[in-house]
Parts: sequence; structure tokens; C-alpha cells
Amino acid sequence: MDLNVVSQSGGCASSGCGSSADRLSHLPEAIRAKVDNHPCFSEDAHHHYARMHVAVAPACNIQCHYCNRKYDCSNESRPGVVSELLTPDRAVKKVIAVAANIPQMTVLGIAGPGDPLANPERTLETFRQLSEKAPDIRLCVSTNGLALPEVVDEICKHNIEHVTITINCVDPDVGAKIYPWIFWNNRRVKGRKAAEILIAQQQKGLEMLVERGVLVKVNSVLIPGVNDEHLKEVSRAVKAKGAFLHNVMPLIAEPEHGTFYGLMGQRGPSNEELQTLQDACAGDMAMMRHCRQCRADAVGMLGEDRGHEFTLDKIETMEIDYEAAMARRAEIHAEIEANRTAQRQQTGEAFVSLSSLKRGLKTKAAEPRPVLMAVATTGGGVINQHFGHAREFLVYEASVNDVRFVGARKVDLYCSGGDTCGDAETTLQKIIRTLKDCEAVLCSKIGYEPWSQLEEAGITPNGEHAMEPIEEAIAAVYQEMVASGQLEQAGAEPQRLTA
Ligand SMILES: C[S@@+](CC[C@H](N)C(=O)[O-])C[C@H]1O[C@@H](n2cnc3c(N)ncnc32)[C@H](O)[C@@H]1O
Ligand code: SF4
Ligand code: SF4
Repeated sequence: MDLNVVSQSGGCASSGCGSSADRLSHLPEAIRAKVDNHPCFSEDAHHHYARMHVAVAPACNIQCHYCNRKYDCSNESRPGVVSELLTPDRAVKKVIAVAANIPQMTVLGIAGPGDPLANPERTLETFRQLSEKAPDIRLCVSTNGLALPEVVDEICKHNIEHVTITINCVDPDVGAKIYPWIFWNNRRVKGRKAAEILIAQQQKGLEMLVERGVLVKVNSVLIPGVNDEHLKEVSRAVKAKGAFLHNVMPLIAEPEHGTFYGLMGQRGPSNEELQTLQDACAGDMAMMRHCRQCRADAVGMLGEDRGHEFTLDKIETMEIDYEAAMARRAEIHAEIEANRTAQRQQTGEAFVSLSSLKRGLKTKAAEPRPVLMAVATTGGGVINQHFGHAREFLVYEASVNDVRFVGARKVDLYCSGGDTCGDAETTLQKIIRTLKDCEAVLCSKIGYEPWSQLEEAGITPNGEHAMEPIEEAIAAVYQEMVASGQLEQAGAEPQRLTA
């Protein structure tokens, strides 16, 4: 997301390129302070800070063709899925237990499993208690927007500075294909009329939040053949109304989830379709590309789920002094910030070197082509994960202009424990398919078998940059590729480095 904020403001003055952390520096101070440690509103922050959701809101006031909250699997990570519903009191207890044990957790969101604003008492009571008992935690809410205008003032009372509205369309004809019904003024409204009311409420809620200085993220589910082309218009419309960030997420639709789309065989988008649409929308506004479509009870860094460590039976036995925990949290946040500053400096140097590389290319020749690279990381902004332990890879695009984050791709674990990874061949082939458009994989270590199969598939494994900041390492690998001449564009004059 930070990337496009910068492109609107002209980018790095000297070179036209910069790290994702630097890109935050172009935001006004008041906004930067609100997003700098928010893992969802800042791509850079998501390497360092964690979030949690509490599942206090079971009911929903609309039906989306892609949602079925009845289907649950404890191993599954997707929106609407939860293991246990919580009362506000228990939710508050859980948040305090998590904040004391995972100090980098800065954000508590309520995102279901239904719609938080269709359960206003439970949602607002949770926020009320938390703003009093844990004032160092940022509070967020995610809603379909139908009930939003009526509760905007109440939300603002609880110091909520970040709200997400799911807006899949601004045209009721498109909406009628996504929403079979809404529950409005005590009756069920169907079809185009339902979509018309929902869209009007969403737009009104968005305007009201922006007027009150709340940062609004808009989620849109990309449903191929239904709203794919239309989402560019959605992006323009919400930007014009002052939304801060647009998060275009892929539809998840499997027949076994029992949703209308799942049963009708509606497919989700490919990685390429998603990225193409995100890039097309990016002309109009800042995009979030690091969303992991979390469960409604997720706990931990984005992409990880530590919910099993904080089940009700476990938190009942935890004795927590939150005053002391807050002091410890502040110390750890200061350490994280010191690390981030050091990383920023290191990455800045790598980018200066990328800029000299660009200047060194003969001006008439075409630039070397951009390259996608995948990275294995457990967080902290560095390359620190064994290939076989990765449950997801972060994908970056490197070019002579920039290194930009383009998305996270989930994979099955290659090493499922023990010293040997012998019988995991099918899993490895699936991982290679997921990364097939990447030209290198950067990780801390990698075994012989995946090394040779990646190479055979034309993906270069690289374990030389362990513990280095991600963007610095990618910039370095890209420079090596340029220097070796392997990135010359087909049909272009050969390029030469002058220095
Ligand atoms: C579970 S919802 C909860 C908040 C609220 N009810 C809403 O819809 O905004 C959180 C997010 O997940 C999205 N979502 C739910 N089911 C999905 C699916 N099958 N595929 C992709 N996104 C989905 C929703 O559109 C929403 O943006
Ligand atoms: S609004 Fe949210 S909770 Fe309600 S049906 Fe849609 S995705 Fe599910
Ligand atoms: S679903 Fe996306 S926006 Fe919400 S907590 Fe997860 S990563 Fe952040």
C-alpha cells in the first residue's frame, strides 16, 4: 500500500525508487502516526507488528454469495471461520492475555464471523472495555456497511481510527449478482433494490467516517466475470470520497464451503489476474497487497495463527498485570523501531546502488526487464526462514526503478517435521507451480532436493542473503542478474554497464 502513496507524491526525489519503509515518510505526520505500527494499513509494518481478531459478532444483516459461516475447520484460514465465539468479557480477557504475551500485537480488530455492526451491543461493549483497560491497543472494525451510518458517532467515541468497509460494487446491477438479500427495516429486501440500499449506506458511511478523520480501508472481493472490470470504477469512486486504502482480495470459493458461488463452480482469480487488477486500480489509489484474508479469530503476525495458544481454558489460568505488560510492550516497540531504522538505512544504501546501476545503463537501450522473486520470512523484515518451513512466500517485483511487494502466496509445508523431507514430492511440485512466475527464491536455507527441482523449473534458489533486510537482498540479487546480462529484453539492443 505504501507504494502507491508514494507514487502519488512523486516518489523518492533523487532516484525515483525507495524502500517500502521510506514510502511512509511521504505521508503527513498525523496519518503516519496512525499507520506506522498497523500491520494491515502499512505493508512495512506487517513485517514487525501483529494483529488479532476476536469473534464476538455471529449475526449478519446481509447475505453474500461467497460467505457461509457454518462451515468451520480449525486448520483453515479464511474470513468467517472461527473455533469459538466469545462474549465481550471473554474477548477482553483474551486480548489482554495476547497483548501481554505477544508484545508486538498492536491491533485488535472485530471482523465477524458475521458483521460486527449487525451485533452492535457486543461489538461496542468490547471496544468500550478495551479502550479503558488496554489503551495502547489500536481498535479496528470491519463491516459490510449496511448499518454503518447509524453507528458512526458511537464508533468514534471509542477512539476507533481505522475502519474497513467491504464494497464490491457501486452499481446495483452488479450488486444483484453478489447479494441475494439484505435485512433492512425489519424485512428482507432482495435483488437490485437490496444492492441499491446497501451501496447507498456504504457510500454514506464512508463519507461520514472520512469527515470525522477515520482512516478507511475498502475491501473488495474480486469475483471473475462478476465485478472484475467494475472494480476499477469502485476504486475511483471510493478514492474520490477519501478512502485511504483499497484492498482487492481474491474470491475463495470451494464447493465444500457450501456457498452459492462454491456450489455454482464460480472460480477465484489467478495470481496474475489479481495482480493485474490491483495494478490497474493502483493508478487511482493506494492498494493493500499483503492481506492474508484472516480468520475472524486470528492471532499473531499476518500469515501466522497462534490462536491455539489462547483458547478459553488457557486464558482462564493466566494472571496478568496489564500495567507491567504495557511497560514491557513499550520497551519492545522501541526495540522494534530501532531495528527498523537500521534496516531502513541498510536498504536505503542498496537502493542508492540500484539508482547508480540505472544511471550506468546506456540511455538508448531498453531497461532490463523486471523480475519476480519469492522470499521466505517469519517476520522482522529479514530473510530468515528455511525453504521447507515456509507456509507462504512473499513475492516482490524487482526492476531498475524499484523493489515492490506484489503479494503473499500460501503453500503447503514442504518439510512436515523430522530431518528428512523424503516423501513430500507432490507438495514440492505444488510449491513450484505456485512460484512458477518467480525467477529466484530467497531463503535462509534449503535442502538438496528442492534446490535441484527449483533449478530444473528455472527458479534460482538463493540462500546467500540470510538475515538481510528483504528489499536490500532483492535489490542485490537483481543487480547481479543485470550484471550477468540475463535480463536483457528480447529484441532490444544489448545493454552495457558503464561502470
Ligand atoms: C468475514 S468478513 C467480516 C466483516 C463483514 N461482515 C464484511 O463482510 O465486511 C471479512 C472480509 O472477508 C471477506 N470474505 C468473506 N468470505 C470471503 C470469501 N469466500 N472470499 C473472499 N473474501 C471473503 C468479506 O468480504 C470481508 O471483506
Ligand atoms: S457481510 Fe460479511 S459476514 Fe455477512 S455474509 Fe457477507 S462476508 Fe459474510
Ligand atoms: S484480513 Fe487482511 S486486513 Fe484483516 S487482519 Fe487479516 S491481513 Fe489485516
